[in-house]
Amino acid sequence: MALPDCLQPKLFTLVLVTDGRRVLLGKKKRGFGEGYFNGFGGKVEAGETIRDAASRELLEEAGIAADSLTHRGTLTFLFDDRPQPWEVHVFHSDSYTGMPTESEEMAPQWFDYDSIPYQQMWADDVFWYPLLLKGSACFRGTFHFVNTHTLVKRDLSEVPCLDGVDYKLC
Ligand SMILES: CNc1ncnc2c1ncn2[C@@H]1O[C@H](COP(=O)(O)OP(=O)(O)OP(=O)(O)O)[C@@H](O)[C@H]1O
Repeated sequence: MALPDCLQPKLFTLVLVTDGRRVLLGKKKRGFGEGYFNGFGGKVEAGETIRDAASRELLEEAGIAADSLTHRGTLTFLFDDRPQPWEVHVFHSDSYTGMPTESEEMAPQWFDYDSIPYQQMWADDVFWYPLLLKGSACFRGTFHFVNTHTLVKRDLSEVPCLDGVDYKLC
């Protein structure tokens, strides 16, 4: 696919909620990644900050409000069949208010850390989830996909955390 001269990555959020031994995932009921288990998130909308977008998507998709969101990672996804790179900002929350509730987009379910259904998830997840779940490390990764779903190249490293990172989509 021919690339334009200049392009901006498309901004997304992804929130993982944990309770100390389990992580809350949702089975995507429609749209991109349908059938996969994933954290909760979506596109950052014009005028909102990535942190606001993360909170909004968590409430819309899982029915809960994060008490605090820690920015833990930045992932870039490159697809041979999509024109734009995706930049996904990953947040963690270990405390929330409300009851996880099924939405039109996601069906929430808790998984023990040692029973995460990686076979039914995006192929990058198995590499970076352990970094998020094992402690407080922050990470930066780039993952190349062909035919949307096949992971062919990856690069992942721990980086200093950007405490309080937040910016707005122009
Ligand atoms: C390729 N490897 C990947 N690995 C892990 N997670 C991935 C991912 N690729 C996309 N994601 C996440 O999937 C959600 C899609 O969001 P998506 O449903 O398209 O957005 P949004 O809710 O705004 O869409 P609607 O237009 O309302 O349907 C969003 O959290 C995004 O971070």
